[in-house]
Amino acid sequence: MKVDGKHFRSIWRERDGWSVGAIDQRRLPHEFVIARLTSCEDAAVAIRDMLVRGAPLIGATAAYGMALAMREDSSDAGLKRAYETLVVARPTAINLKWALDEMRTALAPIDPLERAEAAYARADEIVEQDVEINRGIAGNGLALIEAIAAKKPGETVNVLTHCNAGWLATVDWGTATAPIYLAHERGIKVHVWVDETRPRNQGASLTAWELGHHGVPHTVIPDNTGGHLMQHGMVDLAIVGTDRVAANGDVCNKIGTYLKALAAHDNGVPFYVALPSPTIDFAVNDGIRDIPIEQRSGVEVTDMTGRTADGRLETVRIVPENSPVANYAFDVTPARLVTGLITERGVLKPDRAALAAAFPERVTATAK
Ligand SMILES: CSC[C@@H](O)[C@@H](O)C(=O)COP(=O)(O)O
Repeated sequence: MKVDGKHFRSIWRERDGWSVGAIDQRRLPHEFVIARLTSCEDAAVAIRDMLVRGAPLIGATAAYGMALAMREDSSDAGLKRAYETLVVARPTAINLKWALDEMRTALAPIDPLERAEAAYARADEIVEQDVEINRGIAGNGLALIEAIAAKKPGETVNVLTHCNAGWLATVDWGTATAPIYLAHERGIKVHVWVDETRPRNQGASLTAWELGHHGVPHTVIPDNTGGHLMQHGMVDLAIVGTDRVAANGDVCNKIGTYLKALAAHDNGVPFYVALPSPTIDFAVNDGIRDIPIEQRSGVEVTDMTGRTADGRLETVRIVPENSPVANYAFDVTPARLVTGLITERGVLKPDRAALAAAFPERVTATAK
């Protein structure tokens, strides 16, 4: 999508043909910095330190990480080592493992001498596929926004979103934001309530940044505001992204998503989850019980970084020195609170039958 009128993706192959460029998301919204990844280790660190983040982008970065690894050592041992290095970079988004499995399936059967070239080709495909999938999500989600717009002619459609499931979290378009961008492009009046998303503030720092640069009207709200807005009819629908959808339709996403789903349910606000099919994990039958929840450093809770009035970037502590903190990065919203799953193959009921009917090839692949 657009940054100062210029089209950007979140990740790309650099002009040299082998190194990988990515927007350093740790620096946004204050600085727009491009990072260059030149090794498998660079890719692993980028994922772990959240230079890149968001489930689909984590997968894309891992795919390029495998390609970078194949330049270094394309032997069977090198392939195994690269897989093992990358797969543990973050635990919750299943797209990481999905992309690595895709890469390994493509590379394992071929001559090590051919692996580097094949790895770049497969990684490029994964990246292009992500863009195509998100275009599909855009079209399918647009119908939901159009239906609401038709019921209130001339008025603005208000969408609430949590965390960043925008183009920065994918290769382009985003998942939750894809229908919003398309609606905006089609001239539908749309406004986004952006949850700030403590502790890392992906909403305030990233979603607001990308919507602003693309010209989409939005308002950043403290995380606790959504329920109040819903009670007062100020939210027409919620659309969030996800890091992993279990076979039973349970949805894992950024911490706080569950509370938004509860508030939406209580107020009759439709609560949709937008996802690309690689985010479905048919190997997990019960999301609440079985999806691993990342626990991150307490520093993300105790400290905040921002720009001072005189333009300096500063980090300050906001918690008493001796208070323990907890930092669960994700939670699981049970399927019963989800109105529908917006996928590239349509808007699905959040249950096993609907997911399996729409993506039978994924069920088969998981069973292998
Ligand atoms: C399309 S991205 C969906 C999710 O990955 C997103 O909502 C999210 O929770 C991101 O978490 P993050 O910890 O920033 O990687």
